Amino acid sequence: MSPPVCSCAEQVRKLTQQASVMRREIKNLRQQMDGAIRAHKKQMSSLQSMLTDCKHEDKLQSVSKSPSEIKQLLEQGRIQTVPIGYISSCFAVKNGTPRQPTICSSSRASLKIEPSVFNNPEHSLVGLEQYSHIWIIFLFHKNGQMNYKAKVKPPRLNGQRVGVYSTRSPHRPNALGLTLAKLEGITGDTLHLSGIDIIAGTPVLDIKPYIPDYDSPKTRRDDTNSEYRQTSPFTDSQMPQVMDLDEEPNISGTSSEPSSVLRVCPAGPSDFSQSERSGSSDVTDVLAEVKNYVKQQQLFTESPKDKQTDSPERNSLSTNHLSSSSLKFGCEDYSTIAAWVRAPPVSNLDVRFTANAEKELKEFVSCNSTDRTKPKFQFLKGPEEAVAAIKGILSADPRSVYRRTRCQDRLFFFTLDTADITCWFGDGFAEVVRVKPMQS
Ligand SMILES: C[S@@+](CC[C@H](N)C(=O)[O-])C[C@H]1O[C@@H](n2cnc3c(N)ncnc32)[C@H](O)[C@@H]1O
Repeated sequence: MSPPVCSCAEQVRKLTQQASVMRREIKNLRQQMDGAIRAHKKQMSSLQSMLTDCKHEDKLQSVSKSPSEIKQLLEQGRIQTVPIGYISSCFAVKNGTPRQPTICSSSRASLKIEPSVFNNPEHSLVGLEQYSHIWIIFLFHKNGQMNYKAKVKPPRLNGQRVGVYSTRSPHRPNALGLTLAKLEGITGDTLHLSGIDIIAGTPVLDIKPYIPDYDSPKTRRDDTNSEYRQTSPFTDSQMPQVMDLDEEPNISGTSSEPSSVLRVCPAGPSDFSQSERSGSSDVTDVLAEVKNYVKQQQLFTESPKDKQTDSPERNSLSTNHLSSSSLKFGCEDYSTIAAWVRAPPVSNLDVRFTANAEKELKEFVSCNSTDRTKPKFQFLKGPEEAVAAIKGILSADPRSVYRRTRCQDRLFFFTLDTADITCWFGDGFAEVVRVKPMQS
């Protein structure tokens, strides 16, 4: 039996009513959701601005601190540092990064001054273009855990320990690094650098111009108008000669010298340096020159007052100083360095390329090239510069002492600019076997 027509119509009416109620509810829910999304977005943007404020607070030593608290923290040496920029460099990782900037002069980098530090970052660089080199003070941000020890084993000392402060080890309290880089140029807020030993992403805390007159004791001596020159007890012909720090020193570990200290001393006005230049090889001549040289060195140890008195005390004092300090050696204003830095027990390696590696490297094009079909360097100017950089890096033996002694036959991988490089080490040499575009 079919239901009565009126009850059907009733049902349709009820259903229509329910549908419209549901529609209204859906509309309400939608409105509520829209409201929630709007509120969420608002919350997000206020969180974001709080974050920006926090960064500002970092910069300003936190606004929550009073000026006197900030002053106190500064006096205690507990300031909060703010990176002035981050290095973009041709070294992506620590492996294969030169241990010092001089190892690889073509290693390039750039540093953009953060707009959060100065409103007009480029203003902070005005005048810096007049300098050829700058000091970069940075954080060894990839040290991993901040652990450090009082004694370390520099790779160039091949396992021997020395105090951390007599080395350039990255693992030190405060993890601060110091590099002297060549300033190639400045464009706006960006410095273009070369000769760096810093990996990409490194936070830079400060930069300063390199001023040889202030920063290099050797160069101060170069200045003929220097105070030293004016007050020197020497006559012009007795003035110590300036020695280029890149040259081999005249004296290394003589019997009167502590064996671990190598003095970079003036050659002196003796014939010694003269005939060395003229290439005399006669043994007696050489001995005479050595004697003469020693005499000159003694002369340098004497103050004018000393010269007048020839007491036994004077002689013994002089000898003591020769073995314990540079003061009486006549080099008091000259720099001295640890012997192992100049003549490390680890020797430099020959670097060679397999024919295949050479071919692969030649595929790369300069950072300025418009060729899109070939792998392109980001910093280097072409394969020649890359060869020089690779030779610099490998000849200094970039392996840790552990790798050098325990994993001699393992392949060594490193990245230079946009190239992944594979090499191996043999007795006295390193051979590059593969150069591939970096895997991104
Ligand atoms: C021996 S340190 C010397 C650095 C600087 N010239 C100095 O004397 O303070 C250079 C080495 O530090 C490592 N290095 C460079 N940048 C780094 C960073 N941001 N974090 C950790 N290690 C870094 C690389 O392995 C590089 O070979």
